[in-house]
Amino acid sequence: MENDKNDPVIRMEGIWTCFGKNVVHQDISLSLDKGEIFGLVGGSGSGKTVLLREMIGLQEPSRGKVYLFGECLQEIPVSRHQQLRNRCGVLFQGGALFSALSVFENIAFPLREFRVFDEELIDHLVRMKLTMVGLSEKAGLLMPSELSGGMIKRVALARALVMEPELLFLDEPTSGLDPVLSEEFVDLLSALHRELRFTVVMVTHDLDTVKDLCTKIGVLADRRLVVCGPISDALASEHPFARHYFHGKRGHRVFERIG
Ligand SMILES: Nc1ncnc2c1ncn2[C@@H]1O[C@H](COP(=O)(O)OP(=O)(O)OP(=O)(O)O)[C@@H](O)[C@H]1O
Repeated sequence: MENDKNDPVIRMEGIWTCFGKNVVHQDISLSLDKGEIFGLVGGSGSGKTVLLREMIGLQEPSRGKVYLFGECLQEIPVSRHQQLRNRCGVLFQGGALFSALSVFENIAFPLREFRVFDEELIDHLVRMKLTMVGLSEKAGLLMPSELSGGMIKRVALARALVMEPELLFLDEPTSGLDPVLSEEFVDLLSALHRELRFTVVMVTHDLDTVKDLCTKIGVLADRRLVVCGPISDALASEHPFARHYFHGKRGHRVFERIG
């Protein structure tokens, strides 16, 4: 297949995922264009994390095709997978900083892995990313144990962005943050997205994040993607999980102004 600038950033076609008799995904297809912010929601165990891992080639679906930046992961050599992954940033659940490394070294980690950047450039890039996520250069000297929850998320985001990814994966980016910090983090992501225009795939349970950030929502239920579209599609869905999720007490509060 020919790669083209206008290819979707991610395309999944007819994805089935089975672990023995446990069918997690049944015929899932989706397509994400450049610059979209895709929010994946679904109950616990519905297969959100597995789907994310399949998008980035860390897990092989049982059936179906995954296209990352227009290249079919099932048809290219595994060595090429790593090259495509280098164009992606990942923010793992809980931040997952290396506890023995300072903030500076945590952010520098992906750069050092590449072994092509000299110290001066690493210093420059790390300072730039610290500023970008709203932290002072001095924060670079701190150890993860000295950080608040909100700061941990910012450092993890700086690390995910340090290689200037085209595609950013966020697993529960606001989990563990109180509503104020959560809102600040969403505002930060939104500002960075406006500036850098990366594409985002995120798993989240936070309806405020979905409402404020996502341009497209995917709802995983009954092994299928029962919604894949703008928030209006999710709100209009008759699927019982979607109805419960978006029109329950919390959903009602968050979305009442959208209708
Ligand atoms: N390597 C594996 N081997 C066997 N089963 C697995 C494996 N990885 C995931 N599963 C199963 O796949 C299903 C989906 O798991 P997944 O972690 O993707 O769910 P999730 O939607 O991310 O859940 P949560 O919101 O609780 O994190 C679960 O039933 C899980 O037990």
